Amino acid sequence: MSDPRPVRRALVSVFDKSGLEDLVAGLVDAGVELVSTGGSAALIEKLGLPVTKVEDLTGFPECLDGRVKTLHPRVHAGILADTRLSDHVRQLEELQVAPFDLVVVNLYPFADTVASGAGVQDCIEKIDIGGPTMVRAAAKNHASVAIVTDPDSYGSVLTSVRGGGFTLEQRQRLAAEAFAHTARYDVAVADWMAGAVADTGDGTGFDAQIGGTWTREQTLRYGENPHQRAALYVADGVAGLARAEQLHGKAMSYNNYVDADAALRAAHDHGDQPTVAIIKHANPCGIAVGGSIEAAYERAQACDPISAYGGIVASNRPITAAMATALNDTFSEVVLAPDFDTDALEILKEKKNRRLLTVATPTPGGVEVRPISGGVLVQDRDTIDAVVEATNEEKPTQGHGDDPARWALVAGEAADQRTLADLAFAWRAVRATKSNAILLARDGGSVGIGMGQVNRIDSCHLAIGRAGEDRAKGAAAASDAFFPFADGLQVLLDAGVSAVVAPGGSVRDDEVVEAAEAAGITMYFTGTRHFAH
Ligand SMILES: NC(=O)c1ncn([C@@H]2O[C@H](COP(=O)(O)O)[C@@H](O)[C@H]2O)c1NC=O
Repeated sequence: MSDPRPVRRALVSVFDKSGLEDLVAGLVDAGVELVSTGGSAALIEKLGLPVTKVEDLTGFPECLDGRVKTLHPRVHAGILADTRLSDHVRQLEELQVAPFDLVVVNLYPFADTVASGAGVQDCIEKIDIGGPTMVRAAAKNHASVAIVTDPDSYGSVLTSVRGGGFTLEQRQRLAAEAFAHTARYDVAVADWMAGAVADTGDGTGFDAQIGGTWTREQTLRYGENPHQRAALYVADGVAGLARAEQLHGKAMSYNNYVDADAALRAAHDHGDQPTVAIIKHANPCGIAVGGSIEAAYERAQACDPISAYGGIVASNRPITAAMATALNDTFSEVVLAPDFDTDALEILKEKKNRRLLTVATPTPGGVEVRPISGGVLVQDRDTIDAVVEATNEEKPTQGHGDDPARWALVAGEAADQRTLADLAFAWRAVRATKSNAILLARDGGSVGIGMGQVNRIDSCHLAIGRAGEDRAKGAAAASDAFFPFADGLQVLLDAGVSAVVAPGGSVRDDEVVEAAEAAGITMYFTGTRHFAH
């Protein structure tokens, strides 16, 4: 650890003035000379403390509504002089500039201003220019200067100043934090500019360059496997699973987060209907809707109780005491919901380790980013249309959407209301399943799911096998993509499914439809696909 470098002169320019009074009082008490900008200097003067205004230092007034305050060589030479170098020290003497040892700056609240819905010009005025310039200058020159941007750290700043100053290691750490701070700031400005001011995507809908900054929230015990390190990072100002409140249980693991993310999406794909999804290895082992959340859970759990053991349970409704009691009958790793009734929480806390999380309803839309070797893929999130009541009226000849009213009836009789409701449910639920995906449903609940196979026939066999003979017979089936041949469909037909919904679009659609007609079942084409890789 290096010797501390004493603090004799500090430059203070802060938008957020919280904690400033104690900081400057402590600095003055420790014999530090203060130089400060308009509003900050006014507050220091009001406290009766000595301060030099920046404009008195520069001999140039703050002007243009604050756009120019500290952008002056007398300020920046004082920040950027490397006082280890005799030549820099000599030049400062010639120029009659005194060096700064400490710079305390926090920036105009750009992101908050954008989030408040302010107009373009107001947002532009909240792009801080002089602040980041000082922060970057001081961080570059951390050999001589300590840079502080976080009001929460003022207490430890005073401790260091009183203890003889900042060590090189402390200044290095502060500099790294400062550059991360300005990088985050610039990314926020660049992202906003690319959409609100200019179309840098040239009409493609994708910006010419994308940036992202995430802040480490916590390290995790390990990654997907114990030999992999892992951490959770959160995006600035974005709600979601990464910021979920954990009410109880062991720390979340990497795999818990992956599965919980899949569970969250699956549980919110069915509109206002009470829905429960149980996920293992990012795939559902049960999804169901119901007249109540308890009914939905019972059906979701009944789909595949063996696989549901140790699963992640997501509900789109607050967890009630009755559901909590049912949840306690089996082992689940995580339960996530928008809320938990007080008595439900008491019941669930009986299991010491099980994690309980409250998570806000995810906002649909936006893009998703997936890293690949040497780059990232960016795509619109797959959205599923709003739930509409299933109806048999006005069927188009070609399906084109998630809404059953827009499906094309390609084989058999139009489904009765109950079957159509099951087809609609199966279609929404199958998109929570990794491709190739086949999902069988009855009475608003999945009864057999085949997923993640490299051919669709195997997924069909899996779905039928998991459903069992009795449940497969008469079930409604959904396929996430078209049947390339009739063979996969035939597996479902042989098991006695009563109706099938699929996107259609194979060159062999005729053979597929023919097989459905020969079996006398109802078949709809949606015209849309929901692959999930
Ligand atoms: N333009 C400049 O020279 C300049 N220098 C400092 N600021 C910012 O002005 C704020 C402090 O202003 P005041 O002390 O007047 O309340 C800080 O957020 C600081 O980052 C500036 N403002 C914006 O760019």
